Amino acid sequence: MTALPPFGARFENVTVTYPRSWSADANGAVHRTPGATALDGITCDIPAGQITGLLGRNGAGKSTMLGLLAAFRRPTHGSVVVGAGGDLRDPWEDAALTSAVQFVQDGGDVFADQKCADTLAYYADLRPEWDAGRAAELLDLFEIPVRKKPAALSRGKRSALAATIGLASRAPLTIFDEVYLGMDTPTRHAFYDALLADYAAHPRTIILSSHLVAETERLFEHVVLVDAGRVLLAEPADELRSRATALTGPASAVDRLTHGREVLDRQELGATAMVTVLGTMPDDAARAAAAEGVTVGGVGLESLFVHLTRKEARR
Ligand SMILES: Nc1ncnc2c1ncn2[C@@H]1O[C@H](COP(=O)(O)OP(=O)(O)OP(=O)(O)O)[C@@H](O)[C@H]1O
Repeated sequence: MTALPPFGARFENVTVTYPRSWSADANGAVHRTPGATALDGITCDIPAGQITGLLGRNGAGKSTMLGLLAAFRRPTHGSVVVGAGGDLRDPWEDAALTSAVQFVQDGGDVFADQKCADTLAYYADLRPEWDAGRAAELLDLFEIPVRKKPAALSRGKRSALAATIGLASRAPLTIFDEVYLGMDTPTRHAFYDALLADYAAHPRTIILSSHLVAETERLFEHVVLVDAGRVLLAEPADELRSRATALTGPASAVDRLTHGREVLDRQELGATAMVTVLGTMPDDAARAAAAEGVTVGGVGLESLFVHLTRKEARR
């Protein structure tokens, strides 16, 4: 089968409001869950053929956005479209589109009380580009006993099963919603490596939602940062990294050189300090800093993430 081209996606002025709900407990008491505006008029693009990091704090609206792309729900207002080659359409009840979108959540959508092999057979039927050989390699890598039921696996193994489904699906739009949460550190890194290798061999569009920014940022070519139901920015990861600068060297020199700048982070070890400031540093200033033993360099996305999504930054 010919591989479908990678999918792009667009959110246009999208609002999602969850209604209030009621439930009754064993004593017959009724509890009300208040409604919530999960997305508040967001507009952004997901570029085709790239790995996008969807970053945001707890409750920011990441899962809601991803559920819209997979047509698990519809927007209350606005439009969501996905598709290949500039032909973007509403995925709602469009089987041709939704069969090309694999949405993987932590723990996965699996048959909990049947053998893992049954869940894998289901996805093999559902996804036109399913790669059974790759699935077998990943099951081996993550040491998942396919004859067991997902309900009998540890949380980390269930996450690894979900990751396997996402990678083996080879879907033109593959979405991992914090799928790594239950994995231990070596397994998470094995997943990141497998994802990069798979993406290089079979280019497609991948979205990975995360709040483990330091650990996952090496994967991202594009970043969408959401906070409290709004998109704070959507831009290439390198552009975002260049929004801040880190100065490392003798503390007194670093403090003098960063005086008056907006400081995102400051760490000190003995007489050495590393200070991250917003903005870039002109070449002549960087040369002057070097003469004082201060190194000027780029920053990771984590300090920017913390800075841009801190409570005080909300207006
Ligand atoms: N089924 C629901 N009913 C009511 N409110 C909901 C529902 N699902 C999500 N919400 C609310 O919508 C907002 C966004 O939730 P969402 O799960 O999209 O955030 P998230 O960024 O994925 O969070 P996390 O990182 O904690 O998983 C939150 O305020 C949440 O409480």
